[in-house]
Amino acid sequence: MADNIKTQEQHHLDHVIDEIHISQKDLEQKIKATKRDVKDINRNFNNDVRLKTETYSGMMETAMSIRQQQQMLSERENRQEHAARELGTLNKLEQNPYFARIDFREGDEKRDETIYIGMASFTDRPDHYLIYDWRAPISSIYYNGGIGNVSYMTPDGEQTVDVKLKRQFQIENSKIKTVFDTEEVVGDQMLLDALSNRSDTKMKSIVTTIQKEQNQIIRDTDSDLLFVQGSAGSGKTAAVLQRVAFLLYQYRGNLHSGQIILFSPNQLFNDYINQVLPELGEQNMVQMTFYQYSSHRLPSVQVETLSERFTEQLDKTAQKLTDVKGSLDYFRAVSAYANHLNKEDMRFRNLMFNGEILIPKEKIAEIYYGFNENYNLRNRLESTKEELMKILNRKIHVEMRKKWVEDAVQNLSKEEIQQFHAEGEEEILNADKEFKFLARRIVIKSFRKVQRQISRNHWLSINNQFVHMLKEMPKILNLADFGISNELWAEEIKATVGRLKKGRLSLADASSYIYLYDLMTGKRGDKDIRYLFIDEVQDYSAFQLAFLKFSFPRARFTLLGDLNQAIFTHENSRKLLGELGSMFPEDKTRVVQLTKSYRSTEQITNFTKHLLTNGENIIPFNRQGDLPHIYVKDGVDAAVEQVKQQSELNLADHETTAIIGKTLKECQELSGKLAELGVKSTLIRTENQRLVKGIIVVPSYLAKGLEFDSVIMWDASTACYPDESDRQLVYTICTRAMHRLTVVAVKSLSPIFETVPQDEYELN
Ligand SMILES: Nc1ncnc2c1ncn2[C@@H]1O[C@H](COP(=O)(O)OP(=O)(O)OP(=O)(O)O)[C@@H](O)[C@H]1O
Repeated sequence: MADNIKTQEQHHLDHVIDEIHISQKDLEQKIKATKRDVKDINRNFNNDVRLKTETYSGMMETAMSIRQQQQMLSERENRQEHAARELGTLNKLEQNPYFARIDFREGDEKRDETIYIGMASFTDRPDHYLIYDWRAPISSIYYNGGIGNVSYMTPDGEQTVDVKLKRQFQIENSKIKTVFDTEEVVGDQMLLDALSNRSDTKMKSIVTTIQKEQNQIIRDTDSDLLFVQGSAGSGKTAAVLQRVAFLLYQYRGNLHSGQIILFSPNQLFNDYINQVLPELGEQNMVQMTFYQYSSHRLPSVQVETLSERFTEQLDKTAQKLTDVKGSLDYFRAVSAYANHLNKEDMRFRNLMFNGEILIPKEKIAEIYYGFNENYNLRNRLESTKEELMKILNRKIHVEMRKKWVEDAVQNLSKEEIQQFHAEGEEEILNADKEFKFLARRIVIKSFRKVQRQISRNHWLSINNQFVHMLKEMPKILNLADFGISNELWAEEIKATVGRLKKGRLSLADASSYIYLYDLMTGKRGDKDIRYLFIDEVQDYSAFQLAFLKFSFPRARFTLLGDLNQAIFTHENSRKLLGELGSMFPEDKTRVVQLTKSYRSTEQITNFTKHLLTNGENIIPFNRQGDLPHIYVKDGVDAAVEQVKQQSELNLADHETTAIIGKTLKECQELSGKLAELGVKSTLIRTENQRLVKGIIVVPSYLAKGLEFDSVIMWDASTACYPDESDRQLVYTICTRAMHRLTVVAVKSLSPIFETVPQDEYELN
């Protein structure tokens, strides 16, 4: 690039930075002035306002001036907060104001327009943009095309402009480091630079190099269901985080981060991605795992954890049971079952008081089914509650006459009597009335527990209902379609009841349990959530997705998945897309396929691609590195020695190395052996830990969604991965590597690797 261009651009940059400095000073002044204001308001208030509380008008006057003062203060605080936020943005822009320039001509205009694009907008006077936010409609032309006609969406529809110049910058500390013009969409060189960087324990934003297909995902505002199917490392997570930032910008004022929820594969992943949005100047959305959501909804039940779920090896029969419970048919069956409860079969519990039945369940049933057939479950529940409260009130009189109440009145202390009077504000006339008053108070107080039980639906029996539903299931659903006999189902019910008695539920059962309870109690879901994202959707069952749709009825869904990485649902995940289709209107559903893989070098992507039997759709990004190495060692000690040498080599290259084992057990054993050899490593046992630099040892199910400079797969032997069922898991493990992949096996290599051509790795 000619030096004079760089000089001219530096000149422009200096001008922008000067303007930023002026705005910074303005804002600092504003903040100072507001702070002074706040002080003055407080001082004046203390001096001027005397608390006049003796007369009614005096009290009113005092209340008015307090209110006025509060209003003034909160208005100043808002102003101060706003200014501080703006200043924060400018402080970020000051070092690195923009990353691109576009010159274009719009329609019949006579002159070209020039815009600069950066992390946030900046104007030096109203409507005079020195920098455009990357999320502004016009900025799309940077991501959507090269030179020539490029279209982008505006609030008024699609527009096309003629792009004359596309210039990219690398700016550091207010100085232009490099500037280059490109004719491509987003220059490969810039992307290559970005991808060649070392990994970190935190994910970074990709704003400067968003690819065209990713831009479509980020800016989609039409779909109710956006399904992104992309190979490992194709930037699904990256794109979706930029999408959250885009939505918050696009709908600012109407959408806040608390209305967006992301379901992620594990907690470690939450920690890994939690810097991206703050880096983009936005707040993080709500993040949780499905397990956390279920546990939160079922505080008194122990839901099966990620690690338990993974370690439990499902045999074919167990898999069939998990499949049926995860199916959309099962979801519909639970809905149908709940529907029939409107007519019969609702299970009730006696309402007890002092060890005796106060309102028998038969009576509750009579009330519940006494309402006419137009009632739905929700109305039935509410009306029954009302009726039960009335019955409870009527029982006060009966209870007051009982011996225990008489004793209780006699045993009241002076303080307790005073307390009752203070609450009841009753004037006492004679001893008889006093007794009745106190007896009534005592009964009301002791009925409070029953009152709570009525309002919290304790008179319903969710456990019995759930078991009844399981027993009814063969009548509603044709279990034979899932290869399940009635005997097998009966055994499964027994096992589930056994678990339930111990206060435990499998994740699949937990979903249907909560769903049934929500239907029984007429819960309508959380309407506040407007956008719901699910990462690694291939590990969800159709049931869980339908349940989430029910639980967040106003949310638009963005689902990210790689059917090749289904480590829980296996081949069933392929059906998922079809099943999803039936949950959302077709014209509001969009499926986007990402085929280019950015994370790994070309050599690693070619290798991992062949681990899949249908991986032909994966296109590696042209970034070069070494071929993956496979080591097969005779014994465990020799293999551990190999891991030691490789980790040390990786570390010497300043790389973070993840040693990924299948389960926690393998990882624990290896990490112990490494410690004996004097190798310092961090074992990630649970998802509540943090990622650290250096050597980490992590079980496969916690490595989902993460990436590392180097990956050592341990132990890739036939003993550990004997058959096809682990193919997707092996793929997931190997695709975590960005720059270097080493596979170490004891005795013999798993047959899964036989599909990889021999010239794609080095065997030692
Ligand atoms: N447009 C881009 N510019 C720069 N880096 C990118 C781009 N797209 C993706 N990347 C990088 O590629 C890597 C993989 O992206 P990401 O983790 O989002 O992929 P993924 O599809 O979620 O992968 P997986 O399914 O394997 O977890 C990340 O380091 C990400 O920053």
